[in-house]
Amino acid sequence: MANWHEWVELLERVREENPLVHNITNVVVTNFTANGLLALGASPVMAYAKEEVGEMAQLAGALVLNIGTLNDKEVEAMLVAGQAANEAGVPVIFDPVGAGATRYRTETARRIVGQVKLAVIRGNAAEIAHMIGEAWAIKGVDAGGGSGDRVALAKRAAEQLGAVVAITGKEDVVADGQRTYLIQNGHPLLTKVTGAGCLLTSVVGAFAAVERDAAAAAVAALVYYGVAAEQAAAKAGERGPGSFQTAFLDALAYTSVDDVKRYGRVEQR
Ligand SMILES: Nc1ncnc2c1ncn2[C@@H]1O[C@H](COP(=O)(O)OP(=O)(O)O)[C@@H](O)[C@H]1O
Ligand SMILES: Cc1ncsc1CCOP(=O)(O)O
Ligand SMILES: [Mg+2]
Repeated sequence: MANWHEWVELLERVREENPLVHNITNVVVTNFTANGLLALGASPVMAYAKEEVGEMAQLAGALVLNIGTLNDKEVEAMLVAGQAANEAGVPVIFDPVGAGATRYRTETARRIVGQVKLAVIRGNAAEIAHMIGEAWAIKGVDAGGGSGDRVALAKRAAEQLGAVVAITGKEDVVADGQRTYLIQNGHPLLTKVTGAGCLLTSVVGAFAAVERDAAAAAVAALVYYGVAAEQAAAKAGERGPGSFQTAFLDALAYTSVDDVKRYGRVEQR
């Protein structure tokens, strides 16, 4: 597949194939993530026990690892699940929530990258910078007010980490070492809903489950997600974050391939 207009068709493929997405995620966003995947047309499952994660990961179309509320037991399960997914050729998507905020998070994120072959790493600029040992302002799980060349950062990270890297924020960047894309959709209200980034990582998982070109899957997922947010904001944005969250779940269900082609703003860099 060559251009992003064709990649957008993956949305239809997700809805037809209804892929199982196995998430080992954080306690804050679990319910929102499951509901968002259902609204999209994918099939979520959360499973955490090390006794079952390998089996579940091998049944799934994609595995999503998220260290938002990590502890040693969960990290061990993530490594077991990740390695089982790798053996079965199931794509693994990683959200390094809060990498850089504490040493434990940074070290764990690097341990996962070292021991599991990742298809896509999705995070904000601060998390991605800290994964490759670069300085960037961070505030808990949010990117701080740091500034820098995010396109160049995504390229460096993709090369050093050996995965497709998606850096999100006001503008999103997807890089795979050869190709780089900029996506200019989204809405500031997404920053007022906890788990908007985490759900996006799982949505990337759903797209990666139906497409082996992980950069194509990531671009398609990000532009779809940004357009859905714009549609939700137009309907309910003025009422505030609570109404927006509900409208956004609705928009994930009704946003069509045609909507994404019409309103998507993607350019290759
Ligand atoms: N200022 C903004 N304007 C528009 N969209 C945004 C803005 N900030 C974040 N987004 C969107 O919110 C979603 C989550 O991204 P982000 O906030 O970077 O993740 P995280 O919550 O992990 O820090 C992405 O779709 C991104 O494009
Ligand atoms: C608030 C919080 N604290 C630990 S995980 C988490 C959720 C972060 O979700 P997102 O990165 O999608 O905003
Ligand atoms: Mg996040």
